[in-house]
Amino acid sequence: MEYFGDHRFEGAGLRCRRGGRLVFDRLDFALGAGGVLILKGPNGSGKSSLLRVMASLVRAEAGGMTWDGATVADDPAAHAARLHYVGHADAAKPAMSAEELLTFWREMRGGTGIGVGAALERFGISHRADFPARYLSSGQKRRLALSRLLVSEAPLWILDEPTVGLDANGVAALEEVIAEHRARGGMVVAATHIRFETGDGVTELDLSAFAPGPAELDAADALLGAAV
Ligand SMILES: Nc1ncnc2c1ncn2[C@@H]1O[C@H](COP(=O)(O)OP(=O)(O)OP(=O)(O)O)[C@@H](O)[C@H]1O
Repeated sequence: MEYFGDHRFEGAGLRCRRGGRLVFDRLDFALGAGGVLILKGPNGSGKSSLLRVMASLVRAEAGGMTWDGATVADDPAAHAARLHYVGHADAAKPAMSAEELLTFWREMRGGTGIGVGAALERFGISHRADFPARYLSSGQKRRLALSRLLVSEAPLWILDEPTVGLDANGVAALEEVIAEHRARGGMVVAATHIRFETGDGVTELDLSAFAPGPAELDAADALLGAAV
């Protein structure tokens, strides 16, 4: 497996509004090759929202992100191609088998990663390869979703609570896969309770530090009102 390169992913001054309410403001982050950024913060503090902003699934109201210094918003297709986003939603089409779903995903993403059988094997679900996805257990569905990380190459992995529903073996498989990804210069941003050794490229970002204060909320709401 080749080295991804010495990339850098950064965000500055990010502000996010969901359902009309400010969730975070003035948020900066920086991630280098092999780096891990762990998002912390209480329920509702905006961890999922930030992950979706990073994946360009939600637009930031202010601020911007760069990849190797180039503005991410200038080339959305390039950004989509360099990342994998694994969120909460179970996107599995019920009637298709695990193998069919993963094959579809692999082909859609250019087929640059390891084979479908090998990926299912890494996550311990190759014995369920022919099974319609609707009959997989929640932990098996999660393992299938994570197998997508391996069937196409992308230096940036954005993972929203990836260990929910996984047993100890599943968590160990994910930890191994992440370690290999990092060794190749891959980056990971995750909202997770997995314990990473801090230092050595692992940083934590506490979303509660970027919660807008009451004055900022009023000012931002007034601005929004003026703009409507
Ligand atoms: N699609 C949406 N529409 C409106 N509001 C939303 C939407 N998604 C999230 N929110 C709101 O944005 C805020 C941040 O939610 P988010 O899911 O990002 O937090 P979180 O830190 O990931 O929470 P948790 O730890 O509970 O998963 C919450 O107040 C939530 O109600």
